[in-house]
Amino acid sequence: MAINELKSDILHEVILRRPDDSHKGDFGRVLLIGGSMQYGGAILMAGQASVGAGAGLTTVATDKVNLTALHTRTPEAMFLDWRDDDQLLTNIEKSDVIVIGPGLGVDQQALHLVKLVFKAVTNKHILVVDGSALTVMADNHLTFPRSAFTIATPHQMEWARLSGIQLNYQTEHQLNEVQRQILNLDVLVLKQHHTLIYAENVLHQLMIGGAYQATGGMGDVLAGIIGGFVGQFKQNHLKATEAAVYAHSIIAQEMAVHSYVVKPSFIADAISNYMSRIQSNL
Ligand SMILES: NC(=O)C1=CN([C@@H]2O[C@H](COP(=O)(O)OP(=O)(O)OC[C@H]3O[C@@H](n4cnc5c(N)ncnc54)[C@H](OP(=O)(O)O)[C@@H]3O)[C@@H](O)[C@H]2O)[C@@H](O)CC1
Ligand SMILES: Nc1ncnc2c1ncn2[C@@H]1O[C@H](COP(=O)(O)OP(=O)(O)O)[C@@H](O)[C@H]1O
Ligand SMILES: [Mg+2]
Repeated sequence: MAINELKSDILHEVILRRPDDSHKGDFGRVLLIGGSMQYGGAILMAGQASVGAGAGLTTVATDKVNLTALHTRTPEAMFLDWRDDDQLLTNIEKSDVIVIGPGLGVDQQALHLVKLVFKAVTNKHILVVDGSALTVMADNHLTFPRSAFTIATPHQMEWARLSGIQLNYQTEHQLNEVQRQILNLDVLVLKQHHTLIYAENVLHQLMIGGAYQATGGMGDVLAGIIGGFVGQFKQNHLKATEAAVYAHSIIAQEMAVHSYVVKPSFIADAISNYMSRIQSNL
């Protein structure tokens, strides 16, 4: 399989000027599900990133314990109690994008939510599966739903759990590609230093970014940015995902000029400013 470098052109291709005659409903209803008692920060960062990346409406379904923190940190986001199945189902129905996994945990409630979402999504949804949701799937031998357009964003250990391909074999690109197809994934974002993106007839590699990104929460923010991008840039879900992956790391790379470590939440805050620069061709 030939690998092609993911280049900055993707940003200019995807991030376009918004039409004047538009409203928030045009830019994606994104529902993010995650944030157990232990990992509340993960879903807060993902929610902040979804809002920052331009999702028209962002809702966060999480443990009640995170309500005040969510509203304090990101008042633009709406809250949903993740134990209220009826409200969740109503909200899934109204959403364009579901992001499940950041800080979800791996307990019974996490398993219940993964099953509920996988059953409820239809072919009008874009599903982004990250973090604990991937571990829950592997632990319980679940498969991705066939209905939705599905994007998974594992780090290498999450991919090993899910695909059975151990880390030292993950350099065999054909193996990853075959597993992507078997698992019914439309897009596989295999996160690492120089992240790889697998899709139908596509293998792209990100050649930017660095170890200043090796800090907890970095992937949670990426999941939120992907949610925001696929929700509003609707022409091509793969390209929107790739633009999100590129933007996430180029912002980190710029921040790293002055920061030894880049805080994920800073990227969530900076993304809108960066998108404005792209749109103005700066
Ligand atoms: N503030 C918050 O609330 C935060 C919440 N978070 C949430 O926590 C949940 C659990 O996610 P998680 O990734 O921390 O744990 P898990 O899936 O068990 O992986 C750990 C194991 O995998 C390995 N490993 C990891 N990366 C690897 C790589 N690239 N390549 C290879 N190996 C790698 C690692 O190896 P080791 O460190 O031992 O060398 C270890 O063995 C998830 O929902 C997430 O969203 C986090 O985002 C942090 C901030
Ligand atoms: N050394 C590195 N070089 C480039 N990117 C990195 C490096 N370390 C981590 N990253 C990036 O940071 C993110 C980490 O994601 P993940 O492991 O899911 O973090 P978390 O679950 O803590 O939010 C990925 O996008 C990954 O590519
Ligand atoms: Mg992660």
